[in-house]
Amino acid sequence: MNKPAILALEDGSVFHGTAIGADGQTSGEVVFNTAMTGYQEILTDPSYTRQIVTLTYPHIGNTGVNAEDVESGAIAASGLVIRDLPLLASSFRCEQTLSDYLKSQNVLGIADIDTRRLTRILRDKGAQNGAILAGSDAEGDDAVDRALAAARAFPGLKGMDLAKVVSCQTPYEWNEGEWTLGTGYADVSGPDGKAERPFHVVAYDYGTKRNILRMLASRGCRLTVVPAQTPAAEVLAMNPDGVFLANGPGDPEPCDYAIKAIQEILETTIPVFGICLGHQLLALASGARTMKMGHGHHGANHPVQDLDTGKVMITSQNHGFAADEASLPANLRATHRSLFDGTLQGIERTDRPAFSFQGHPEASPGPRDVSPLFDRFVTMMKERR
Ligand SMILES: NC(=O)CC[C@H](N)C(=O)O
Repeated sequence: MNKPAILALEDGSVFHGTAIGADGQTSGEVVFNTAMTGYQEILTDPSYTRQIVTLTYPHIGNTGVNAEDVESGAIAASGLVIRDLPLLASSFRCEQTLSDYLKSQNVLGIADIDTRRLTRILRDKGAQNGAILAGSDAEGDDAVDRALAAARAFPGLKGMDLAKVVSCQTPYEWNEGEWTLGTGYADVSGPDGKAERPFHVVAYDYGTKRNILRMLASRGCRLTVVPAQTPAAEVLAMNPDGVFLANGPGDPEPCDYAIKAIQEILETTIPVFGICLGHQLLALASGARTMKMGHGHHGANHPVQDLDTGKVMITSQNHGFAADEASLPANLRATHRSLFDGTLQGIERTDRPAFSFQGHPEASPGPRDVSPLFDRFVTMMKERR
């Protein structure tokens, strides 16, 4: 039997639908993602912590879920909002239905929602704080009032430091390379890991997606992943060939520990590469400002221009904050811009081997047009030797 669910937004909008995940209540910032595939990667992307995601593609769950397509150990999003959950999940890799997956991880989901209407609200008014009530929580005359109160009680992501919350607690090595059909993920630990992977990269984990680590590992990097609050001195003592700054949830501005550590690392000549939150933190550490966007960028179809070559790439995106191009100091150069809204998408230091990208070159899900940035980082490490 279908169980009821309610989605409420801080602006007063209320949507009635069907519960497809766990029962109970959840709140977060509601954002829309325009990717047509990759719901499992999106749900497990730690950057979605404290966000409720609605997918604009109408049929979600068709291929079920499997143990491989995860970007972290568990679902990170606070909830899922979709139009239509198909009755049948089918794929040669399907191990579980989306609905069972949500329930098994105690995550709320709501289906049968007019996601076009919802997305238009988010597009016009900006990301909204919201809440989902599901199952018996969504029953009773006061259910709508309770949903609205829960939506309005969410404090919003501005000023929220979540990188240190989702980061790993202790350092670890990463030995998994990219996925291929038939063999799955490559084990790159190898008989002689050092010869095959000549570059030691220390990756700051602000909420990293696994595919970033896999793409670095497949390009000859031995990876040590360290907690977000690891002091620069500890990282430098590991004698890395390069330092990577990961993606992650929340507002970059309150991450003072990360900004300080990056500034200390930038005093050396070690190559630095940042993605998404890592990009925003590199900007802040270099003296630029960041700001909260309206509805942000979440999808796998975003055109971004390389300002040096004029080339346009279709990219994967997931961010609600951005580095402000108008605030770039003299030693920071804009390298990429969004063709959707003109916002800054890439920067590089003119005085250091350091650069970063706002979107997701690791895709997962999405196109791989920007994957040459991983090769650029490896080239920088090679040149420094
Ligand atoms: N994917 C990310 O790293 C997101 C960065 C940051 N939390 C933002 O929303 O802009």
